Amino acid sequence: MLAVEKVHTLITARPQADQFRLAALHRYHILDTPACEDFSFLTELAAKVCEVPYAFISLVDAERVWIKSCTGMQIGELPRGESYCSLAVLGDAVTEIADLTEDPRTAYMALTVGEPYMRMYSSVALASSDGHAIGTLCVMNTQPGRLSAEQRTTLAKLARQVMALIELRANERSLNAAVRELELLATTDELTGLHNRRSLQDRLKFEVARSRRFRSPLSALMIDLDHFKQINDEYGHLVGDQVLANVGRLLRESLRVIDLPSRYGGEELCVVLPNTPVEGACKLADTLRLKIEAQLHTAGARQFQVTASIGVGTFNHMDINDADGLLQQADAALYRAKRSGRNRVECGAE
Ligand SMILES: Nc1nc2c(ncn2[C@@H]2O[C@H](COP(=O)(O)OP(=O)(O)OP(=O)(O)O)[C@@H](O)[C@H]2O)c(=O)[nH]1
Repeated sequence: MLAVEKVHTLITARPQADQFRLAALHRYHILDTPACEDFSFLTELAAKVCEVPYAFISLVDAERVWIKSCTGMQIGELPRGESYCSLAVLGDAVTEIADLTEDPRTAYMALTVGEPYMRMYSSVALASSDGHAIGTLCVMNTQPGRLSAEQRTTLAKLARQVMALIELRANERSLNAAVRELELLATTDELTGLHNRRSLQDRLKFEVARSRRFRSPLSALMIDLDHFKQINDEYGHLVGDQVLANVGRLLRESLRVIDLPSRYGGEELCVVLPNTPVEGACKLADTLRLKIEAQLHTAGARQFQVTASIGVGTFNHMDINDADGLLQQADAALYRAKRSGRNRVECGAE
C-alpha cells in the first residue's frame, strides 16, 4: 500500500473524531492567513533549540496540511497524505520518528524519498482549547536521530506559545468583528437599514468640510412620505413600518455608494449627495419620487402605493456654509413641495 493510502486509511478510521478536530481548527480562522513575523520567530527558535535545519507550524486541514510558518525551506501546503504531521495529529501529543525511512507510514512520503530526503521528525501537537490536535509545531532533520529530553521539553513549551498566539489572533478577530457590529448598530436605523440621524449628522459635518475644502458641490434631499398618517390609520402601524422599510430598501438600492441615505425621523428621510450640483440633485430627486410612487406595498390581500414630497438643498459656499443651513434649505423646499400639492420636488431657496 502507498504511504498516501496508509495515511488515508488511518484518517478515515476515525471520521467523527476528525470532524470535531477540523471544526476546532476552523474556529480559529487561521488557515490561509498571511505570513507573520511572530510565528516565524517561533519556528526559527524551534529549529535553533533543537539544532536542526527545519521547523514548521503545520495545520492539518481536511485534505491538506497548511503551513503557517516554516524555517529551512519554503513550503505553502502539502497533500494530507504526504505530511508527517497528518500522522502526528492522530496519535499522541508528542510524536518522534527517529528514521523516517524505517517507518512504513513515512518511508515513501515525498519529503522522505525526494528532496530534501528527510530522516528525522519530531513534533508536539497544537491543542485547541477544547483539546483537539489542530496541527503541530515540528522540527525535521536530514540526519536520523532523536531530540534530547531538554529539547523536547522546550519544543513543547514553544508549541504552547504557538497555540497562545493562535488564540490571541482569533480573539482579536472576534473583537474586531464585535466592534464593527456595534458600530453598525450605533449608526444604523433598524427599521429601514439606513443611517440613523446621529450618523447622518456626523457624516454631514465631514462632507461639508470636504465640500468647503475642495469647492465641490454638495446637495441634500429631504424626503417626506405623503399622508402617512392615513396609511397607519387605514392599514395599521405594522404596515406603515413595512412601507418605511420598503422605501428604505429602495433608497439603498438606487443610490451611489458615496451617497448617504438616512432616516431623519418618523417618516422623513434625508439623503446627502456628495459631489452633486443642484441640477443633478433635482433630477435624482425626481427619479426617486417616481420610483417611490411606482413601488407596490401590501396589506393582507390588498396592494397600494405611496407618494413622497422632496425638497432639495445645495451647499453654495456663500449663503449656505454649514450643515444646518443645508438641511434647513432642503426642509424649506420640502415644505413648499407639500404646500403646492405633494408628490413633487422643489429645489433650493424660493
Ligand atoms: N408606522 C409608522 N409610522 C410612523 C413612524 N414614524 C412616524 N410615523 C407616523 O407618520 C405620521 C406622520 O404624520 P403627519 O406628520 O401628520 O404627516 P402625513 O400624514 O404624512 O402628512 P403630510 O406629511 O402632510 O403629507 C404620523 O402618524 C406618525 O405616527 C414609524 O416609524 N412607523
